[in-house]
Order: sequence, then structure tokens, then C-alpha cells
Amino acid sequence: MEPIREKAYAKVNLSLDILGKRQDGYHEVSMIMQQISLHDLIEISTGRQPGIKITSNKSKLPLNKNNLVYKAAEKLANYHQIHLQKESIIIHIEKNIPVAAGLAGGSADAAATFCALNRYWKKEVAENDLMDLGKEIGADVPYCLMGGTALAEGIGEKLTPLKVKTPMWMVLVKPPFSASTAEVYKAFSMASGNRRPDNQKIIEALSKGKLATLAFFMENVLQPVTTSMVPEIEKVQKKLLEFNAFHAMMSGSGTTVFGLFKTRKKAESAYEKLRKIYQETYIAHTIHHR
Ligand SMILES: C[C@](O)(CO)[C@H](O)COP(=O)(O)OP(=O)(O)OC[C@H]1O[C@@H](n2ccc(N)nc2=O)[C@H](O)[C@@H]1O
Ligand SMILES: Nc1ncnc2c1ncn2[C@@H]1O[C@H](COP(=O)(O)OP(=O)(O)OP(=O)(O)O)[C@@H](O)[C@H]1O
Repeated sequence: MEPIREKAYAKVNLSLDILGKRQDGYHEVSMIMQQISLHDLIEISTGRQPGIKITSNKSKLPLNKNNLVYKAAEKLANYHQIHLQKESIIIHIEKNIPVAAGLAGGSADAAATFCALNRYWKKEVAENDLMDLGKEIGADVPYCLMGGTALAEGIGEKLTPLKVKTPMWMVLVKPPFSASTAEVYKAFSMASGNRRPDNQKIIEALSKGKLATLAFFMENVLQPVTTSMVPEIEKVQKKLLEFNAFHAMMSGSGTTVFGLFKTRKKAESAYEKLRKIYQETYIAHTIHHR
């Protein structure tokens, strides 16, 4: 049988606002999510030994139960009442998305695993049920299942798809330091007075293709928090702007910074310069389903 392949696309946060903290420690957010062409590849094939085996081209990735792909397989098997120990499946993760970078690489892999395994087992799951299973794995997983451009509220699971008039090119730079999402949220203070995004204005700007307005209202309230841990973020942002990005901002809890460009040519020119300075530099465009 031919292996089943599914692309797992990364995301960037065009905005990230925090509205409050819940009893369970999670934060109420309001953020605009954008899927991008940078992707991992999930490949399912039949193995020889019983159980699930995870392999990857990236040596540092956990290949055990801590991998979000394993958690996704476990949850989906449970839902379909399939006994994983009686299966013999190899899940290969071709990792291209930088790890612990604010680009939801692990969440995207989990979402793609759901889709690939449903095809492998020839099963279907109602969209709502799949979203609920995803939420149990991570706050970004429901969005990764939906893709495209969306407003994400609640802890990130309440999704509204958005219209975008103009696709965009971007260059992403992951400084050689990471930050833990949990630690960044923990260090955030509601009283910080950090600059906040105006999501309604961003939504309008996206639908009309008004890039200057979009740039004016984009903010990530976690950026100053992560920057205090990894000062390199500010340097990268300045470099992206110096190389003609019309806006540059940190994605998610960081540490990746992305710069938006008016043309593919401008993005390519910045990419060529930045990759000589930072090893983890990527070029991508936005992905739109509707
Ligand atoms: C930073 C973002 O990537 C922005 O899109 C997400 O908000 C985080 O999504 P994620 O990594 O899928 O998050 P999870 O794996 O569910 O949670 C990781 C940790 O981040 C914190 N967390 C996450 C989401 C949220 N709305 N509030 C939080 O406080 C919690 O401490 C949690 O223990
Ligand atoms: N399939 C996977 N891909 C990447 N990381 C994984 C995976 N499974 C588990 N992890 C672990 O999860 C942690 C976070 O990885 P991930 O790349 O998803 O972070 P992130 O891009 O910051 O996500 P987010 O933007 O959702 O906060 C890493 O420390 C890694 O060891």
C-alpha cells in the first residue's frame, strides 16, 4: 500500500491580544491566525511490529508518547475504538517547521495526523468532534484543522474564518534561542500596558487589502515578554524592517519574527540577505482556502 501523505502547515499570528486569565491558568485570547506555505509532511505507512512507531528526519524531536503526533493517534484511535496495540503503523514526520518557535509546528503535525489516519482507517469524524479532540491536545490544534485565516477566541479554539483580499509574502527568522509557551504566558501581566492590536481594524484591512492599515494595527502582547527573555528578537525585527518589510512582528509566544513584504521579489531579496546572518531563515506565502 502506498504511504498516505498529509501536509502540516505552519501558522503565524497576525495579532495576539490577551483579555484575561482563567481559573485553570489558561488565558482568554483574541488573535488573528494565518496559515503559511512552510510545512512539515506526515506520512503513514504499515509497519511490521505491533503498535505505533514515530520516525523523523529531525533528531531532537521526541519520538515517544510526548510527541503530539502520538497523542493525536491515541485520541483518534480511542474515538474510533481501535486498539493501537493491535495496529502496526509507522508515522514519519518530515520536519521543516522550526521547533518551539511560535509557528504551531507540533499542533499542525497533530492536525495533519488526524486527517491522514482517518484516510488510513477509512473513517470519518464529524467536524465538531474532531475540533474537540484537537482542543484536548493543544489550544492551537483546532485552528490548524481549520487553516486559512481566522479570528481565534476563547483559549484559541473559538474560530471565525476571515476573508483576505491580498495574499502576502513573508520572511521568517527563528533566532538561535527558544522560549517555552507556558513560561511566556506565565510571565505576562495583565497590567503590563503593552501595546495591543485592534482586531476589528485588522479584519477590515485584510478584507480590503489595505496593507498600511493592517501593519498599523498589528500587535502581539507577548512580544515584550519574550523579548525580555530573548533580546535577539528586537534585532531580528529591526533587520527585517531594514531589508524592506512593510511590517515585522513576533509570532505566537516566539521566538520567530516574521516580516511582511509587498512583493515576492522584495521578500526574496530580504531572504537572501537574512539567511547569511541567521541559520533558521525561511520564505513563505499565506495560504487561503476560501
Ligand atoms: C501562543 C499560541 O501559539 C498563539 O497562537 C497559542 O496561544 C498557544 O497554543 P498551544 O501551544 O497549542 O498551547 P497549549 O499547548 O494548549 O498550551 C501550552 C501552555 O500555554 C499556556 N496557554 C496556552 C493557550 C492559552 N490560551 N493560554 C495559555 O495560558 C498554558 O500555560 C499552557 O500550559
Ligand atoms: N510533532 C512535534 N513537532 C514539534 N514539536 C513537538 C512535536 N511533538 C511534541 N513536540 C514538543 O512540543 C514543544 C513545542 O513545539 P512546537 O514546535 O509545537 O512549538 P510552537 O511552535 O512554539 O507552538 P505554538 O505556536 O503552538 O506555541 C517542543 O518542545 C517539542 O519537543
